[in-house]
Amino acid sequence: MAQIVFDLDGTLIDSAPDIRQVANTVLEAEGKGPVSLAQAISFLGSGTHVLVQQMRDTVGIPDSEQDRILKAFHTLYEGAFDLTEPYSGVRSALDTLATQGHGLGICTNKPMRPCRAVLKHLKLDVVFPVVLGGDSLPERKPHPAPLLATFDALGTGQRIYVGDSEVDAETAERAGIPFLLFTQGYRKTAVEDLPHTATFDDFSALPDLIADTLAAAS
Ligand SMILES: O=C(O)COP(=O)(O)O
Ligand SMILES: [Mg+2]
Repeated sequence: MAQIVFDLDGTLIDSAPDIRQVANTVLEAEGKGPVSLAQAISFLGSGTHVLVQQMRDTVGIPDSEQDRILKAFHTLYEGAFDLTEPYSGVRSALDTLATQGHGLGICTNKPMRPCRAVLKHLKLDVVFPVVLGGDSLPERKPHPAPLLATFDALGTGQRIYVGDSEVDAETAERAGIPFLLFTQGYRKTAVEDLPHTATFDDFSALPDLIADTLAAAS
């Protein structure tokens, strides 16, 4: 039995279409935009402060507007889940891992309110006893503190982190935790340039990959 922690956006759920829609609603009110899906994806990974900063830079809204635009973004973000789906095979992989007795957690840079809302909407909230968001601690990924705090809250045992991005790879490396890279998420860097223990491109392969990773590490 081990503790498995997951990243959220680009790993368990394909949330970029909703995030793009929030961005474009906020930008429309400013007479700016729209941004493309690829642009929205490029803003993701480091939390909403960075997302809004990059979104503003893209359309030419000055830094002095950061707090106001971030607030507008947060107001809409909590209700933005209609276009979001778990990646194929996620539910069944999570069921298998839970049945095998593993503890399951989430460590995301998404703020807790939209995080809780989308998990509830997708009925994934019951699967994860521990969830840490980008505003749960003073530090955010790639600082190792949120990831280590998520594992500490889950309990003892072997640890594995599953994520999709540069931020996740760096977080796992700094925390000294084996990292499984989901290659179909929002990564911008070539797989070979990211530190990882193993990769997978389909969640149906994850339970066996986790079993192999645990066996190799023990
Ligand atoms: O909100 C973000 O920027 C990214 O969220 P994630 O950490 O779940 O990928
Ligand atoms: Mg991610």
